[in-house]
Amino acid sequence: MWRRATIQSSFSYLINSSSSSSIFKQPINIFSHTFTSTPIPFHPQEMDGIPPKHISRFITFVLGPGSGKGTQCAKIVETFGFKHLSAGDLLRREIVSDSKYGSMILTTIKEGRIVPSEVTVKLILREIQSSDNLKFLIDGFPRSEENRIAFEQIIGAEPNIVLFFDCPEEEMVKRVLSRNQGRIDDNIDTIKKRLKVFEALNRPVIDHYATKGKVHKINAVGTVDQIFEQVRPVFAAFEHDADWKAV
Ligand SMILES: Nc1ncnc2c1ncn2[C@@H]1O[C@H](COP(=O)(O)OP(=O)(O)OP(=O)(O)O)[C@@H](O)[C@H]1O
Ligand SMILES: O=c1ccn([C@@H]2O[C@H](COP(=O)(O)O)[C@@H](O)[C@H]2O)c(=O)[nH]1
Ligand SMILES: [Mg+2]
Repeated sequence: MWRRATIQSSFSYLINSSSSSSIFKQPINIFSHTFTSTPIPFHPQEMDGIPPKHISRFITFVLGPGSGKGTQCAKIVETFGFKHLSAGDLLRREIVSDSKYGSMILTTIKEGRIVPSEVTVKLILREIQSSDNLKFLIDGFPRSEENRIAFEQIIGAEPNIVLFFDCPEEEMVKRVLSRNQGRIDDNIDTIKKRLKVFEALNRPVIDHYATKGKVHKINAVGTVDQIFEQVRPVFAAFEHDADWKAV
């Protein structure tokens, strides 16, 4: 039954000009939690340069900090042809490109907090709209209920599925500390903060989608290939679906 629901994903607020103008009249400002930075009102008209596409997308959220989800996303891309969008990578790209939010993003990541939704959603939306691919892995987002609501409001759709990589804290810490990619947040102090933020803000997002039957929980302990063998059937289930092929 949920297969039918998955193909209804559309960017209706962007597609339907009358509904888009009504939702976009006011800046969206729903950001108040203490873990997030200072709210920055989001003016959706900033998206004007991005042409809407009148087509359905298949959206997968991929969650679980330091669990190896980026590694698994690479395998999903290779096997199932998705476009991989890591929210963390998009934010880090803003830092190095010296964007107006660069220093705020750097500080936020260093402290393991969450960048305001309007910044992250805008970056993700830009990537989605400019991609020819229609199947997306959105990795590391939404990090909070605010993120989730902002995404759903602006995109006008829920994700089709959510992959949650469930990794014990000890294993996550071990993996992140040996990652050696020079990330500013790969240190024990920031990792502890990220874990706290995960439990306080990200866990409710997983719970929300679990009540909707959208969450596929993956045991993130094991080799990369062993873990992928749990992931494969989640997507393989769609391969015989004509609508999935059309996406
Ligand atoms: N199954 C695994 N076993 C051991 N190490 C792994 C496994 N999968 C990934 N790793 C390693 O763990 C580290 C973290 O993996 P990765 O960057 O994919 O995680 P992530 O979930 O994207 O992390 P973050 O949320 O911090 O971006 C990397 O060094 C990666 O090579
Ligand atoms: O939606 C997001 C995604 C990430 N962040 C910030 O970036 C770091 C690193 O994210 P990774 O997914 O581990 O690459 C995260 O701890 C947050 O500080 C964010 O704010 N919002
Ligand atoms: Mg990652």
